[in-house]
Amino acid sequence: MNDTIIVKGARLADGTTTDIRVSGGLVAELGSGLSSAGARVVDGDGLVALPGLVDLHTHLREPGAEQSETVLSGSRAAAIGGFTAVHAMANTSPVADTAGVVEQVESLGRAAGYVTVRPVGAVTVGLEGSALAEIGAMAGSRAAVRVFSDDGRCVSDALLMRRALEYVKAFDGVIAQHAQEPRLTEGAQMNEGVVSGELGLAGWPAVAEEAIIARDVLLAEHVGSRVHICHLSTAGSVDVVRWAKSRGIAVTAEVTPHHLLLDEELVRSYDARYKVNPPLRRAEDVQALREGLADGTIDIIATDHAPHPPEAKECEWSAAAFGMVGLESALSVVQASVVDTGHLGWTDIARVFSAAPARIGRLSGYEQGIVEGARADFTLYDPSVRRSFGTEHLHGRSTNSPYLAVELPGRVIATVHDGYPTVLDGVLLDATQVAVAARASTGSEARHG
Ligand SMILES: NC(=O)N[C@@H](CC(=O)O)C(=O)O
Ligand SMILES: [Zn+2]
Ligand SMILES: [Zn+2]
Repeated sequence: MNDTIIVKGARLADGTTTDIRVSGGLVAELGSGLSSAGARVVDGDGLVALPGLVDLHTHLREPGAEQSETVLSGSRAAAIGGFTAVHAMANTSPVADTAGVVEQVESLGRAAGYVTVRPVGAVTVGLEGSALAEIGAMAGSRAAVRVFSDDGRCVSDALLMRRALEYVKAFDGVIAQHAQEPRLTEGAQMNEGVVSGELGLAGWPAVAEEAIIARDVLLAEHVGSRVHICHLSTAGSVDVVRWAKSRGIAVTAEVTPHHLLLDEELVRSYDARYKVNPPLRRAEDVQALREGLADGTIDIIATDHAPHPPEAKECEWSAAAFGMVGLESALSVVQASVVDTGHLGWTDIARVFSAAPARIGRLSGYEQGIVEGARADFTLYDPSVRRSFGTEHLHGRSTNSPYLAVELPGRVIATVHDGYPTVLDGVLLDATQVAVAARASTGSEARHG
């Protein structure tokens, strides 16, 4: 099989138009009028070429909830969304709190080959919040874990959080905190405010998020370690992180595409597809999150792709599970919420959705973006189309998307991961073909540690 691909006339994030020759797994040449003899030609006209997207927050559900998602199905959803790397959250069953489990997840990702799968390790044993997990063993394992999180649960014990922050310094790791004060959110169903009052649903106050962030940035400062805040959702959280950064504290923060686009008014439908943790907030919060992302207070976008089976979502609001799928729609929702609104340009998107999350996760190979001599790892995106988003656009095992029947802009046309294509002409390549290409690729080793 000839592995040379020529992309004709794509626009790099910085606005320059160029052909891209992919050969031997590398971006072999950039320039105009490159010869396409013997190569597979991709028409790049009107397409934006972005470095491969990196998700710092993905739930792949394997092991333990394979009816919702597997490493393979989630990897396919990621590839069609333009991702080339994902960080798989630890709230699986068994929990990813040992070297054995993280190595298993990493191997499954490697075998699937669609994206680089980097396991996240749990902070505490069984996500129970009472004893530290074997963080050092996970870091030293073949999976070389650098991100640790009890996501889904908050590490609420201040002493354990302090110890975890101290521990990960030894190998330049980071604790990713799901900031949710548990006592303030017992039984909470949606954002606390006027709408929760009207609907009679138990409220989830903004302060439950903000208080934990304030505590943890101070702890990170005290021990001189890095802390990352998962899915920021309130204007007050943006203010706390902004203040922490002005003090020089090593904090990074993420926002999800859904918190950049959707607000709590949707909960009036009682449609559980809008039920998510943290909850959809007020329109003012959405605005503050967009501004926080634009001014650099928020470092990255992360999907928090959270697949759930129909029985967990097609039920009354209070019984439904928290979470929405997001990999396949992410770039479109980001375009709608922050690009088309003028908050961010494509160079910013390349930073917040590729280089910065890779840096936080200590994933190498994403520092430079699309340059000659680098591993070919990019996505071609058409921002000019509009489509009614539907289940035919979902490629994971679950369909709990809040965007079904919503018109969204943009579409991923091609994804090249680690030197070989995973998506061409807007279509996922066959699993066997991708697995073979992944085995033949030499680049993946360089992506770790
Ligand atoms: N985001 C969610 O609503 N749910 C996540 C857990 C989490 O990210 O907190 C899940 O695992 O389902
Ligand atoms: Zn979470
Ligand atoms: Zn999550």
